[in-house]
Amino acid sequence: MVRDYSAFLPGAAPARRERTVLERLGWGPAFARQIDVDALTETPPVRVVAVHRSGLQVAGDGIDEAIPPGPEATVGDWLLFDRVRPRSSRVLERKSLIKRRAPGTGRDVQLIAANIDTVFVVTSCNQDFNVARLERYVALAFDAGIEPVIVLTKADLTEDPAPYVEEARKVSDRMPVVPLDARGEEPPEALAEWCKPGWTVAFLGSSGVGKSTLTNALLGTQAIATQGIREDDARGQHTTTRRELHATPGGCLVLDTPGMRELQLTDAATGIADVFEDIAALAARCRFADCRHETEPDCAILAAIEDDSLDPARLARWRKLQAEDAFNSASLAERREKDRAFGKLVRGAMKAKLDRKR
Ligand SMILES: Nc1nc2c(ncn2[C@@H]2O[C@H](COP(=O)(O)OP(=O)(O)OP(=O)(O)O)[C@@H](O)[C@H]2O)c(=O)[nH]1
Ligand SMILES: [Zn+2]
Repeated sequence: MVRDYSAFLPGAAPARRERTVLERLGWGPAFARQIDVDALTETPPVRVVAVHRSGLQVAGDGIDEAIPPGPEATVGDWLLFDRVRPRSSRVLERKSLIKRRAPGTGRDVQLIAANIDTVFVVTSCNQDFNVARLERYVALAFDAGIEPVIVLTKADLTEDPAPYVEEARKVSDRMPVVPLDARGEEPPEALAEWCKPGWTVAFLGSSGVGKSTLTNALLGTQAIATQGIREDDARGQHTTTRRELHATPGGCLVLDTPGMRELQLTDAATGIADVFEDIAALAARCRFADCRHETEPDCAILAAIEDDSLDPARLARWRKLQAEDAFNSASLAERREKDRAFGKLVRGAMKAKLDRKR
């Protein structure tokens, strides 16, 4: 008999072992290092796998329970489950967090999803394609601490997806771009690199771009109703309030949440700076540290526009995202004041533009 010693040799892959229940739910060292052995038995880790109006659904090793709302947790979170007082379960520190400003006029921040490893920013190779929106979503992912990947669906509906891919790449050179047909066989293969066992992924993008279609393709089911199907829905019910993690056959977890659809930026200054690294690098070379890149002398940004190395439209989008972020991050009173100031700024800019045209 020839024995295979390869597993003992340096650099050999560790022998494959069965993954534990927790690992299958996405558990890993980032969470394990936050707790000691005693806590592990007293308050076993559970993951929030769904959020309903009535509370949280949590799952762990031999645990599958609904707990009432209480802990400041969202789907994807890991909790140390307190069986006696579930509301007191501790939320473990997150790897990433997606949040947004709650609808309405308040300043409340709504937690959308936690511990997502990859966000697929989805748009289509058609009129939905919009660079400003891509920049917003990518900024949001960067800010949440998540690796973004741009997915361009409906590549089958265009003669040549290359121009779309090229435009999307300009958003940031820190993120891959994948064109595909969301229906059928292609997605699991094309997205395999980011759909690893124990990895948690989510799709972000506007309505109709193919998020549900992609989710179904990864799950290998038709579990999520797509628009085509919903249109025939006799009850006319379009929206669901589900926010759930689903496991793919390969062991990747896919988050399905309508809350990810239209997101405003709030407190996302870091993410915006990450997307617009090129502009930040230029700004660092302006003569004045507080340069507003409007009329100041020795402004590197104005110079870059002058010599065509910076697209003025990109600069305008950067300004707009920054303004949106600052506005949403402010309190209501601050916001009213900013609203007035912003109106003035816009009017001033319009006037300056008109003056230049004269
Ligand atoms: N030809 C083609 N059709 C697609 C593709 N992706 C999605 N579709 C179709 O586009 C429609 C919308 O897809 P959905 O998956 O429901 O889109 P969604 O992003 O989940 O939409 P919301 O649930 O409203 O947010 C469906 O009829 C899909 O079959 C694609 O890559 N190619
Ligand atoms: Zn400047």
